[in-house]
Amino acid sequence: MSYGRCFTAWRAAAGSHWDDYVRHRFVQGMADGTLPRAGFLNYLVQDYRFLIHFSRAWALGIVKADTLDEMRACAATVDALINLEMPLHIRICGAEGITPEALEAAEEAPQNLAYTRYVLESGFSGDFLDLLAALAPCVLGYGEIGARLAQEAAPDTPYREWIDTYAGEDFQRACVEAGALIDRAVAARLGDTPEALPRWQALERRFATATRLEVAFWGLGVA
Ligand SMILES: Cc1ncc(CN)c(N)n1
Repeated sequence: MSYGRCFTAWRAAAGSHWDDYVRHRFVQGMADGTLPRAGFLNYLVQDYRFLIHFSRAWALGIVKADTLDEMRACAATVDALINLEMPLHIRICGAEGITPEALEAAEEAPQNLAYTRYVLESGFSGDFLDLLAALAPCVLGYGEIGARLAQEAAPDTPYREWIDTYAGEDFQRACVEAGALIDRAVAARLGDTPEALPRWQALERRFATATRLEVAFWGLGVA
């Protein structure tokens, strides 16, 4: 599955940080089923809060967009976050006795604060491209992880529902559309050879920083 030209280039520029993210011990633990449940739940509670801020950040994309097409694409991602991903968290946590009220009341961990506020700040002080570069590792990284784990995970891993959500058709379509949005937005603002511009390196750096913050976020679930 290809998530577009910019993602492919930014991912390569992130170097070893990308593998640290998508092949993290937490991810491998979900694949082979050895990830301790308590760590997974701690991650999931934090991730619920994370998704609230990420929905806000994609909504900020609507504010920063230049065209109706860009606004629609951002709105579709907000919809996927709120109506596809967050119900997964509510379902799994509910089955473990963690109520929606407890999810709402959870105190944000420093890793969560750092990542979500970095992305929001990228959008507040930067433009649409700054925001998209900071948002990209989140959606596209989980798409890549889901697709790989669907092939490689142990058949009896207790994390199958999580894997199926991110490997599933709806999430994968959201990834392809987000990747296409990034390519269109970059081409509209920076032209057909953006790699030659100084601005490109700033976008690569932003993508790499968000990738490092993803690595730190997995740490919420492993000792
Ligand atoms: C930390 C994190 N990064 C990415 C995703 C996928 N939207 C997520 N749910 N949580």
